[in-house]
Amino acid sequence: MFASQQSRLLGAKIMRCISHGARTAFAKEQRAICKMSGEDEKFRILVTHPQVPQEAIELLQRDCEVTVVQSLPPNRSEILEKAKGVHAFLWGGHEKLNAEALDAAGPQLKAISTMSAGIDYVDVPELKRRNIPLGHTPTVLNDAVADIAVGLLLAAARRFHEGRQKIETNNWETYTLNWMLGQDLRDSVVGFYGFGGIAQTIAKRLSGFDIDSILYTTRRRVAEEIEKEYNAKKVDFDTMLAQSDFVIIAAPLTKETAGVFNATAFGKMKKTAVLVNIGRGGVVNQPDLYEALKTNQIFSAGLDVMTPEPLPPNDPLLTLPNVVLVPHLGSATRRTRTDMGTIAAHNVLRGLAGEPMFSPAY
Ligand SMILES: O=CC(=O)O
Repeated sequence: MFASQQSRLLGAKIMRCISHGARTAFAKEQRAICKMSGEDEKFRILVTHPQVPQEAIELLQRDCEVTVVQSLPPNRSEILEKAKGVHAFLWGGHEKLNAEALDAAGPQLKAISTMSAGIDYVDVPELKRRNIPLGHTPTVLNDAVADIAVGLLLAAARRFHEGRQKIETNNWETYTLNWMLGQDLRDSVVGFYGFGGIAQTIAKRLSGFDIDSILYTTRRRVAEEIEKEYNAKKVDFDTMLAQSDFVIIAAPLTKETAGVFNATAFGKMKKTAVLVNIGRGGVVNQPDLYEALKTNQIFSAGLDVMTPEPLPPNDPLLTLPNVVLVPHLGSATRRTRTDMGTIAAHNVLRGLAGEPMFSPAY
């Protein structure tokens, strides 16, 4: 068996355990962790969001002293005030995690985990400079995000939003046969910008829709057996744009990916193409996307992420019939959020124990 396949199977097994309540498998690890070596004092942990799942908080509370921020939305002053003297953060929202927050805690801060896959709101160089390990929660949200991606893709391809508007405005045309025609997923070429775990989970779902093939653009080629499994081929960005019927953005926001989907990129896409973004809003130049949709340079878009978030209700995107928007709901299922919290808690506990985190960010 290939190493990558082995690690995927192991990952899946761990995720199944967590999802099915076998969290006790980790109990030994936690008990050992939360005593400060040679002292009676307990580690102190700040949970920075009041809605971090109770399961995660209970894990931390077994042997650590846990403070939970109470304000909703979490108030930065409360976070900074409660941070003083803690040994770890379970960073439960997308509030900026930077030098200010680290300074507010103090030099004893030993471990941090976010409860997210993306870490674009974290000042990673600053954490590295201070030798603070960072965990995050990728993988466990792949299924939920992939579901949203497929939903957006179908909704944008088959004009769900526009269809609803037609009903609301009494414009349902029963007399024409070529009204509200959409794009077929069957036999289509699907392009991915980023082809990591989430993208591959989307690809797995799409294979049930009888697509033709996948083109993907990434820095590094994925393993050959994954390419075979999904009939996927690595191509350069321009080829992916030009040949894909659907383009799915599944990449994180970094210096390299910021604004890559701009007017030039949209100009290279098919006029019938559908764009889906479940990565980060900043990967897309949003004014350029607005123009491309308004002028039918591309067919439609389905977005889970946008800029800014929350998107103001008077944003021009909301005036377009050919865009389907959902408010960053990718990982928003009870099971996924519980698993994310549980993994974040394990990251924190392992970081405090000086052990490698369950899912380290670097
Ligand atoms: O967008 C969601 C995440 O990064 O977890």
